[in-house]
Amino acid sequence: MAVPSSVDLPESIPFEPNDWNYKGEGNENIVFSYRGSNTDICGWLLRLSKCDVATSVNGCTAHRLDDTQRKRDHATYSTSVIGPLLGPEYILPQRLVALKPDFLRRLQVKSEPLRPAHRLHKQIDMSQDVGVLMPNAFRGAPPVSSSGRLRQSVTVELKPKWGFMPSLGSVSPRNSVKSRVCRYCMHQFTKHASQDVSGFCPLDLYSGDRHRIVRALDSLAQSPQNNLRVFVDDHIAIDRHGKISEECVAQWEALRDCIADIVLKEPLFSRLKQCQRMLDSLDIEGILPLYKRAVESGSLANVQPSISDWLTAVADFTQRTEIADSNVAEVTDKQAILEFLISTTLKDVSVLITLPEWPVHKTSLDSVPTEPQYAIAVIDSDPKKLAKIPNYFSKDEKIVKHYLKHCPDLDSQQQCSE
Ligand SMILES: O=P(O)(O)O[C@@H]1[C@@H](OP(=O)(O)O)[C@H](OP(=O)(O)O)[C@H](O)[C@H](OP(=O)(O)O)[C@H]1OP(=O)(O)O
Ligand SMILES: Nc1ncnc2c1ncn2[C@@H]1O[C@H](COP(=O)(O)OP(=O)(O)OP(=O)(O)O)[C@@H](O)[C@H]1O
Repeated sequence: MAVPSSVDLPESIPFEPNDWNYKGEGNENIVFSYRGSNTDICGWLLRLSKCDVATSVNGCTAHRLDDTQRKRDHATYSTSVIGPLLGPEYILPQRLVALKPDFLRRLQVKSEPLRPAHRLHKQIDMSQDVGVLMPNAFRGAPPVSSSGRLRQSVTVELKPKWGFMPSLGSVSPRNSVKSRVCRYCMHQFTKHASQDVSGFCPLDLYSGDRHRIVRALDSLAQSPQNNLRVFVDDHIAIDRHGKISEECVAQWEALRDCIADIVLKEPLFSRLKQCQRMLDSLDIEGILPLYKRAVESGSLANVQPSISDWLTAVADFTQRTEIADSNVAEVTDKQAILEFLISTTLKDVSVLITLPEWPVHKTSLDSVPTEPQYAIAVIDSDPKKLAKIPNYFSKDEKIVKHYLKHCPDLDSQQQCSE
């Protein structure tokens, strides 16, 4: 059956809660994978909005004008704003599907014991009447290999975060550390005690240098946090608390080498880094004054941009970057702010890489070098909220302050390099 486009009405598919397994969640959404027999949705998963437990009694979407429209716009944003920047091949299709309150309530009860403690201040938003179906990126691997062995697919989920440092010209002199130490490395000191700070530097992952990519992946395996997860079939093998155990080191090395080859080969990572940087050339320090001016003058209503605003912004950006001598100083406040928010989406996406089976180390006896088979997709490419701009500024200040408190002089600071 053809997948309906996102402009169609939400599909009406009978859902049975027992057919859905809790898969995972982030800050805003919770995801369930389908285990039933309806061939139309086999291999798909359901993404539902969450809201604060405290506000859930009366439902949280009540104040939203139209949750269906919002989710439809998010799907269009992923395909038509993020897709052209990163490449449409990385974006998964989305289908809107109608939901019943009883189905949501039963999923809530079923998932509760499986959810991580740090996510329990939020729950499924009981007032949403539309959910999003997406292909489960973990699917697609044939269960039996050519040798007849049963295969277990392996999925690596990377949240690569910021791939660049702002130029000295876009940050104030008191924050010049932002041009020497990357956002992730500094942020670690706000998020964790000094002894738990990760050795992972995203700039290594984005470097295009195999040695540095391997180093980045090894550091992630030592301190996965929410930046690395490994699933074997649908079961988690490494998550935020897990480190690679001694006996798994050899297995990890084979997987790591294969993922390093894919990171190196795919244009995705260099596009992510380039677009993050080009869409954020003013830094939040330059954006906050534009935001205040635009809101005060009324040139930017302080409401979430519409889908046509986003489409215009990405079209303007693309056109401008085709002209060699253009720069962001020539654009309107609104354009600069929307570009910054698109960059913020790109700094927060995750990348899923699925292999049909756990790779094995190549030996000199392997006569014909084989290309790894894999599927790759970008998830969580939703628009960010305009109203969060002042928060982004305060968070930036806080991150720099904490970092300088822990590492006050040059000798104690990291040297991140692009
Ligand atoms: O600001 P950051 O870099 O901490 O990013 C937030 C993420 O924190 P992280 O540092 O990756 O653990 C945060 O992730 P966690 O909840 O910490 O797993 C969210 O992704 C958040 O986005 P949103 O509010 O859900 O749209 C992210 O917020 P945005 O900055 O993308 O709005
Ligand atoms: N298409 C997919 N295929 C497989 N797994 C997925 C897919 N989409 C999401 N997931 C899983 O569900 C988890 C939560 O999804 P998602 O990242 O969309 O949540 P979020 O709340 O929007 O995240 P964030 O906290 O970054 O805003 C992911 O980390 C991933 O493990």
